Amino acid sequence: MTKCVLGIDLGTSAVKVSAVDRTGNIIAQESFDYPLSQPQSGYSEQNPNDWVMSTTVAIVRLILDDHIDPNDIAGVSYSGQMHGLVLLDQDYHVLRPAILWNDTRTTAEREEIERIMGDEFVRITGNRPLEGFTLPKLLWVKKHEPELWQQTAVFLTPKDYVRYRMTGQLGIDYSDATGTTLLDIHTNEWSTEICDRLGIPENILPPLLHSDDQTGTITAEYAEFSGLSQATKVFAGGADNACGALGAGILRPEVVLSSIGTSGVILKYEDQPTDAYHGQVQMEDHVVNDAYYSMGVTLAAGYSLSWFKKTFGSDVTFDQMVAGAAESGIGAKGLLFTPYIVGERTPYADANVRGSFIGVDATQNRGDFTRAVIEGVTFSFRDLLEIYRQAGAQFQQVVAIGGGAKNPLWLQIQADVFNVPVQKLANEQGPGLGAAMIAAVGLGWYPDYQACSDQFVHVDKVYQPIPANVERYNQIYQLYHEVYPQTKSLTHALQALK
Ligand SMILES: Nc1ncnc2c1ncn2[C@@H]1O[C@H](COP(=O)(O)OP(=O)(O)O)[C@@H](O)[C@H]1O
Ligand SMILES: O=C(CO)[C@@H](O)[C@H](O)COP(=O)(O)O
Repeated sequence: MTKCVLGIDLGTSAVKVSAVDRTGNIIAQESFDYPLSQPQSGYSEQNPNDWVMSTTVAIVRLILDDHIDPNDIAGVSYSGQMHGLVLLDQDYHVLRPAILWNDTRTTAEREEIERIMGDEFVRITGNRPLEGFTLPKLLWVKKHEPELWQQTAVFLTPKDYVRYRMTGQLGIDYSDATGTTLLDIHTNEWSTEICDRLGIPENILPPLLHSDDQTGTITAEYAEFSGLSQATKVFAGGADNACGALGAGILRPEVVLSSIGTSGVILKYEDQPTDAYHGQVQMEDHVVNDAYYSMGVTLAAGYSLSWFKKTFGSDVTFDQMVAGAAESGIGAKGLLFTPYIVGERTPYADANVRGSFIGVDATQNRGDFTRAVIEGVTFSFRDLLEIYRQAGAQFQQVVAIGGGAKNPLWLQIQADVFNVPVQKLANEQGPGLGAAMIAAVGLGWYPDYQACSDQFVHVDKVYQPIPANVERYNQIYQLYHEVYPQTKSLTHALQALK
């Protein structure tokens, strides 16, 4: 009879559901993949029903295969991929595939927001308008699919849709609401000014929730479908990066988060929204009430490696492929990769740039290319860290999470490229653990997130920078930094010729 909570991490590649006991031990874990659809270059969509089905399969497996008693599941909460647009009609049926955070079809809408609102938009939301956010996606549907727009009763972000299907209640938490760029980050209310000036009807905005607000219990229908108990309490949850930060114990500004999921993120806790970074990074509400975070985002971090594996290494596992990279050496025998394979967000807000391999040589093999991909993604993280360093931030530690943090080689490369010690957590399920912590605090198991973090979050190992490697990577990083300005117009022209 071990009471537990479920942390549901709705990622871009898969959903991972973790059953966590009161002391923070993960007692069981299940995951289930779903596809990403790219009907055109720059488009990125998923079927919201796939999220619900996959989440349900993972929960059923926890109950049937891992023998978690549904009556012991005291609470459930969520971590979700951010910014994705789910449109619902008046019967709350899904109107079209969800348009995801890494979909860059909305350059014209981004420009329209800039033209109409100028700096006022940054002042209200804390963010420059970027293709990936929810607001430009709404404007795109309004312009390109007017018949669906007419039928839209409400929109949700991804994890809010899964929660709606489990509880029958609509809502969005503040950390995902800032990610829509329709929220005034200073008042934490939907911005009437943005809605009025850009023609978004306020009645399609979902109700706002705190992450640890209880949003009902499991419906009878979903209980029958999944095996969960109707008595299980459901808490709102938060954006995956906010939950990842919570699950990694990022509750103060001196420790920075590095997350290698499908996207890549360097994230810093902020007490207040700040313009210290001149709009170069995103500013978001944390899942912790009255706290904030800033982050820079590499669009294709783990995605660069999974694209490379799918295209050139479908015969090997991730571990086998990364073993090839270990046999290469620092600098991948003169090969440099830039990870702009779906465009980029930070530091270059450029939907049309594309990636490159520079320095291809007949002596290189697949291991060298894998190494170049891993190093290139890590250099893009270094670009993000440099934004913070230029604003005067100094970090004693980087905490690494995400699928990419499973690998010791990549963790050491992070330490060497950043020249900062990199911590690997005892459990690298950052966002899922954060979601479980929200449920634990929501249930009153802990008085606050710090107390919960003290119990739940533990460092497993610290990777120290190796001075000789740091020096070599510093030299290569200088060259990496030249690739964007020197290839930008070439890749733009190639895009136009496609
Ligand atoms: N063994 C591994 N070594 C290195 N990277 C890995 C490994 N397994 C998965 N990955 C990377 O992790 C990424 C998925 O990370 P994850 O945090 O699960 O993402 P998401 O939350 O976006 O679904 C993949 O894109 C892949 O590149
Ligand atoms: O767009 C962002 C953050 O602004 C992404 O970080 C998404 O939140 C997706 O996250 P992962 O699936 O890569 O964890």
